[in-house]
Amino acid sequence: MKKKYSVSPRQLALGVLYEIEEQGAYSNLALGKLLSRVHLPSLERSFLTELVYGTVRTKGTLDWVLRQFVKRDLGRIPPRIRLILRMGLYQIMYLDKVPVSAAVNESVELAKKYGHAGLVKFVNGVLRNIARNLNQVEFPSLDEDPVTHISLVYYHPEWMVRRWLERYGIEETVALCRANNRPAVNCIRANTLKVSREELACRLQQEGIEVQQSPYVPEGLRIAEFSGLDELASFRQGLFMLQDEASMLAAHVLKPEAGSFVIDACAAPGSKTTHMAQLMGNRGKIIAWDIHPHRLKLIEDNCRRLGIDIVEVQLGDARLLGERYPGQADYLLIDAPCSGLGVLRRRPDARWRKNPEKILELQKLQLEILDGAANCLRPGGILVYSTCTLEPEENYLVIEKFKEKHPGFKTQDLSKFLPFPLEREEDRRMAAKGYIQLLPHVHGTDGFFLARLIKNGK
Ligand SMILES: C[S@@+](CC[C@H](N)C(=O)[O-])C[C@H]1O[C@@H](n2cnc3c(N)ncnc32)[C@H](O)[C@@H]1O
Repeated sequence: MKKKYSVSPRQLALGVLYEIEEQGAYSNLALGKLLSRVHLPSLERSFLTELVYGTVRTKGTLDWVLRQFVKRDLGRIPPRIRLILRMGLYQIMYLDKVPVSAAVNESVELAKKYGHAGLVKFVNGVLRNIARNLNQVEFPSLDEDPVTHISLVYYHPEWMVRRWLERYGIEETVALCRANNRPAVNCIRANTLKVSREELACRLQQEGIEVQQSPYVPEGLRIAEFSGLDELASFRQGLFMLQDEASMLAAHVLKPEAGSFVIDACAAPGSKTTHMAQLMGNRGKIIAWDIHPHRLKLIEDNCRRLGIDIVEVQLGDARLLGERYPGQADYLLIDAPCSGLGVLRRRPDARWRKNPEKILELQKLQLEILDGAANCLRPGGILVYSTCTLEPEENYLVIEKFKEKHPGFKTQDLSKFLPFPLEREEDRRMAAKGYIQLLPHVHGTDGFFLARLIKNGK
């Protein structure tokens, strides 16, 4: 039974922001946990969600504006007071429906709960001053300083903007940042072992969920409503799996035959493992490895729910797969740990947690996994490498380095394995070389990379 709450949405939002900022909680999990505990009317629920996600997403810009008005180092302001300032400023700058006076007064009321009289005065003074002078705040222009401009106007860390500007130019970088700020399309995969996509669509419509066919994958449905899906009977009966449509391409590009032996090197929570089992008609064998014990249970739960019994879950480091199963597998999927820069739209806090150094560390791990796992393939076996990032260091360049070291592996034209036509000449050229990079601002999916390789020999 959910509790009825007398606490205001702003105070609840402040609690969630504190968990995210000071305790490292993920925004979607912290907010989800709160929403499942408290009973709020739907308007208050959406206001709370807007306050949390909006304040988190725009925090770089909010802090930049605050720094124009606050003399002291923002890092030295007590955390809750700093968050009250950010959340108050978010309402002043971005929420037209909230009167400025309400944004300021409510922030002052919150400050009274968490700070002494001096801090209350400080919050009042800063927010009133900003509200009076906001029209004089000017971001550097796009022409004169594109990095800072894009970073502030579209809420991304400067290092990301810098990278993307070099690669894509101004127009595309802006489009990418905008796409990262829009809500993600939510998708599910019909479990074709139990139901067709059409039957599932009818079932969901009867359960009050709006659905649309995915243009990318034959078993994919785009759904309007996301929360509470796992409470549906159709979910409990294993008729579908939550999975982005770009990620559904991995199993199609690998295309494992029924009856074959497949190794999924980094498998948890099992979206792609279960999709492969589906494409194999639940015939053959899939070994699903993952290094994190608590995540293995997720694969088992998903297999059980979906009625899949060809998967054997094993705890292990993918770097050891080649030694464990030398020359044995027909297919190998390496859905590698990555920086996740292709899925920023899914979590507003994610962009602020990344750093450029991590990208090269991940490249090292990705190469080690490829190096250590590839030998489990038999001659003629197929390897698919995938990530949910856009960064060439973790994608194309990893595969180029891997091929240099393992000349027995060749990339293969993957266009005939894609269940949708490629519209852009650039994508067709890449696919012919064995790669595809999906982009949120171009394809409307998560950012996702795939490479298909064959191991020489019969
Ligand atoms: C991108 S996620 C996999 C998602 C999964 N393939 C799916 O579709 O549901 C990457 C996974 O790699 C695992 N991992 C990280 N390092 C690993 C390693 N050295 N060996 C095996 N698994 C690893 C992580 O625990 C994580 O579950």
